[in-house]
Amino acid sequence: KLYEDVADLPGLHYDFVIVGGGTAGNVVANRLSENPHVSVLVLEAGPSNDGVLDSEVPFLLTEMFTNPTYSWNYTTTPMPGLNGRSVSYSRAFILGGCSAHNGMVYTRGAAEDFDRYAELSADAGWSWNQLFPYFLKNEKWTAPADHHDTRGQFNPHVHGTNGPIFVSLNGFSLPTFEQKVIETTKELPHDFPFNLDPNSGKPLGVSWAQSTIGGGERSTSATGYLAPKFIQRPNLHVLLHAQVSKLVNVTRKKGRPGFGGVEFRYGESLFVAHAAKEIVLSGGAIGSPQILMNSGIGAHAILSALGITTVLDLPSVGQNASDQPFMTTQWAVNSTETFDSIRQNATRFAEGMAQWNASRTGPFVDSGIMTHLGWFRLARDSPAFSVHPDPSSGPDAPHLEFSFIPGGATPGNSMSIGIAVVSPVSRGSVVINSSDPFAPPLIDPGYFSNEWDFLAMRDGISLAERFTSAPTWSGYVGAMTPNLANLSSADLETAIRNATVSNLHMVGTAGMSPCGARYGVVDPDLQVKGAVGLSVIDASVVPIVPAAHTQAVTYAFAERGADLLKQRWGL
Ligand SMILES: Cc1cc2nc3c(=O)[nH]c(=O)nc-3n(C[C@H](O)[C@H](O)[C@H](O)COP(=O)(O)OP(=O)(O)OC[C@H]3O[C@@H](n4cnc5c(N)ncnc54)[C@H](O)[C@@H]3O)c2cc1C
Repeated sequence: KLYEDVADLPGLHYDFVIVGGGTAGNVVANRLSENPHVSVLVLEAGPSNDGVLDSEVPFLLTEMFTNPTYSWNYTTTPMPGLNGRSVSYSRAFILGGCSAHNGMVYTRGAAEDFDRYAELSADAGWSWNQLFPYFLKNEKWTAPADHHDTRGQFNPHVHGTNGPIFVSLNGFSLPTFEQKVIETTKELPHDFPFNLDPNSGKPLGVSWAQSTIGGGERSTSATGYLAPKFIQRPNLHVLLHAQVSKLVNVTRKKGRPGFGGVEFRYGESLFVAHAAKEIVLSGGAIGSPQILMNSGIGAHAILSALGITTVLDLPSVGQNASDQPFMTTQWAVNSTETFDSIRQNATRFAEGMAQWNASRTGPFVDSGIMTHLGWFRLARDSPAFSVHPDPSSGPDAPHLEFSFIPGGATPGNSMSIGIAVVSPVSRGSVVINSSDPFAPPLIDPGYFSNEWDFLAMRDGISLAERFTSAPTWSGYVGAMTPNLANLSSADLETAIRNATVSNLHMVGTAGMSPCGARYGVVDPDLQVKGAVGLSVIDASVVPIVPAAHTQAVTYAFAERGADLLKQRWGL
């Protein structure tokens, strides 16, 4: 049951308390409460997703991104690699977490990313082959909203059909642009080969985009894992507007700390919820390390400087933040068949909205942020490799991601290629800066703190220019805006550092490492090292960012994480 008011909760004693009703938290809540004999409480700081149109309608994604009501409204620390700029660091403040306000892009990463996780954690359970069933368990492959012929646009053999999260191809076509992208894969197949399905474990090449959308609506951990048939379970309670500050009532079992309760703020009052079996932190890559540190779990030096008593000295908490820098290249186009024609025209925008309302068809059924994605490796002789060895997880894993967008960010008709460095070397951190548990932490993604990442981005711009140089774009593509092509090397460097923003895919701030390792935050079973009755299940446990967007990975980690919990408790 969903509770808006703490006063309506029947009590504050449960078997499991899950902190954060986000992408991962709702998966864990659903799977644990499959067993009617266990009781589960989810504490979510944000409001309900129900009836939030900006979240439901895929095309309203820009409105969702910029709506402060559904965001924690974080900003990063100034980053030297970005010419001292701070950038906004969006995190969802709504039931469903980032799955309810993200770009809906559905990508899993390279098989080698997961085999590296298995190696880093010394647990084969995190390898591609063993995690693959969990990707399928999460997914319900669905026909696109326009029911077009999808043959040759994806590989049905690598998709799930029974999971709670809808995944589909775009359901509104911009045929001229789409044909030109596909034509480029034929004209320049060496650089831009076509790949039938990037979610097979081998993502390299150009593929049709897949999104967490079904029937023209966004699919989220809240709409899927807390759907009416699940949320009505009597043993599953979700409390909204409940912001957790820290874990309290420290107990010791054979010297190992455990926590008798989870303190949270509802309105102006503080409450404590109790977990008889286990507390699960699912606050995300920012929220979970923050709660750990507030609770005295972290680097002793940082905690003692803030006057917080160290309960468990775990220096890796909040460190090793691994995230992808992103920038957009843009060209004017000689066409009105772009998303700009809808976004910049109030009449067409209103028509699109009305069509979505009437029939869940038309341009509003898609995010409007890409038709295709491309995943590429740097050239072997790239200058990047002279400053750092190849950081990718293997030869079939990409260094760069391109999103191909029939639209731009300025008035007029444009096309854009979004470029992300998806195998970054740089690492950052999330660290608390106050003894006030509700104060925002310092978020430093560390973009371009290693030169390799900057050089990879620079190569990405050349590669994007090469893409638009294919014959098919002749007469269609006009000037690059801003024109990065003729800049001096110094000016290009300034332009890149000034234009780079976050791809919002942070992981690693509560990273897993082998049992017994003196670094890392959680063991491969996702229990906090050295603690009892406490685990972390969300994106923060993934030790290195996959060469992918991170929601599918988070879902798969959460599905396996829930299984590990159930095994531990014999459920
Ligand atoms: C704007 C944006 C766009 C993105 N686009 C894509 C995309 O297109 N495709 C993709 O694959 N990935 C995308 N991502 C990344 C992806 O969505 C996330 O990596 C993933 O959803 C993280 O899941 P999580 O469970 O770790 O955290 P979240 O989904 O963030 O869940 C954490 C939850 O915990 C709650 N919480 C945090 N702290 C507290 C507290 N103290 N007390 C109570 N509750 C708390 C939060 O409100 C939130 O609901 C995007 C992310 C953002 C922000």
